[in-house]
Amino acid sequence: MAEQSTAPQTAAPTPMIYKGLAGVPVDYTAVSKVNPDTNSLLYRGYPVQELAASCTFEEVAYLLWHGELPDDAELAAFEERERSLRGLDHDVKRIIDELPLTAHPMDVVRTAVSVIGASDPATPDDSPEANLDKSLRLLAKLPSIVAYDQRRRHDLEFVEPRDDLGFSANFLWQTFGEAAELPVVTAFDVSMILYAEHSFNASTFTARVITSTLADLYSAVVGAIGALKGPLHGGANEAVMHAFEEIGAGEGGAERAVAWLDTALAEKRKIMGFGHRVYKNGDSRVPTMRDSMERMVEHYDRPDLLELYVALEQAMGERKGIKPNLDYPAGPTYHLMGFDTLTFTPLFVASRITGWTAHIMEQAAANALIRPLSVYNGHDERHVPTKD
Ligand SMILES: CC(=O)SCCNC(=O)CCNC(=O)[C@H](O)C(C)(C)COP(=O)(O)OP(=O)(O)OC[C@H]1O[C@@H](n2cnc3c(N)ncnc32)[C@H](O)[C@@H]1OP(=O)(O)O
Ligand SMILES: O=C([O-])CC(=O)C(=O)O
Repeated sequence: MAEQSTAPQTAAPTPMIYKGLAGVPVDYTAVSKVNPDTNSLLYRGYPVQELAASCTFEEVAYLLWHGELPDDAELAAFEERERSLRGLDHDVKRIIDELPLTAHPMDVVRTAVSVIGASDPATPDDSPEANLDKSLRLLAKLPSIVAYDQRRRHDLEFVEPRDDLGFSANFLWQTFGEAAELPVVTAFDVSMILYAEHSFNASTFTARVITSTLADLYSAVVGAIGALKGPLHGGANEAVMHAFEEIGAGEGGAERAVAWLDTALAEKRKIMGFGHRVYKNGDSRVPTMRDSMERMVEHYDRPDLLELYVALEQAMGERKGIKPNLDYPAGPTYHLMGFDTLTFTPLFVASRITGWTAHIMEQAAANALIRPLSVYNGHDERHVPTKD
């Protein structure tokens, strides 16, 4: 038994506060490894660059969920099921139609996922099989949701999914209503692979917190979408394009970029698409995404956009020594492909659904309620005045 002391109490030591949980490991994960020292990213042990070079996004989704790459038969069965789930129920379309065009597309995606969850009789079933099925359902339907919302903003009809096309080719087909050329499909697929997973980022952690309360998978995904929307996280790909629009590509773009940056830094603005909580010397995914962006610059003959990209990156390096993150090359790539700027973060959702749900299933399999402590720094105890 602890000895009781009558000595005067010394003040308790001030507990360490890890603001923003920076640098704090909170659990194990076998889904991915982000290593800032070697500037590498592994999904289930495989370098993401190798996956981007040799695999389709469907294979990567399978890998993230099952821990292994699929063999031919497993892939064929997976693709068949994914393709069969791509359609949207009338109710989901009706509810999207009722949302005002002033709603951000991230709000539309969040609402649509919520509706799918509320309508799925399997929602309360949290068995691994049911969670896998829900994950695949969302993966298959997100392109329909994102494409439908972009098209309704241009007064265009929904384009039905095609089951003869892979995930990325079909996504582009449903968005633009025409078959995309192979280099565009490839660049888009690479972006989906690079965005798929990144350990305990804010949105994935949100999904894990929600899962830790034993709430259902759909609730965790809805929460993750909310966390991804912010410009310090997924919203940055949209914000990069707003900056490019403010600066204006075309003749003199490079000079304008430098002047724009100086003003923005003088105003203490964060430059979107630069910096990272974990990587302090560049983001492992940027070279691969930049390569895809350059292919698109060539494909669409937009060297002016690349010039602006390079000028801003160089000036940011000189002034702050801060390097781009994945959102920096992804934003202009999606712009070149024809996506509306407001649709960029929903594209991130359509990819990250794989990583989120892999983490949700991992959290559920070895759960502990996530509930940290806080240090109170408010008023000392006080009392409500008695009323006469
Ligand atoms: C896919 C993704 O989600 S990647 C992240 C996407 N987000 C963005 O691109 C938003 C812009 N970037 C940022 O805001 C930050 O770099 C973050 C939020 C991503 C990481 O932030 P943290 O690790 O918390 O670093 P923090 O914000 O404390 O920055 C450290 C210093 O670098 C500066 N800094 C970091 N990023 C930037 C930036 N993009 N623009 C200007 N200054 C920056 C900060 O002002 C701070 O300077 P100070 O020490 O003089 O105050
Ligand atoms: O890891 C992070 O904090 C943000 C990020 O790059 C991602 O989620 O892809």
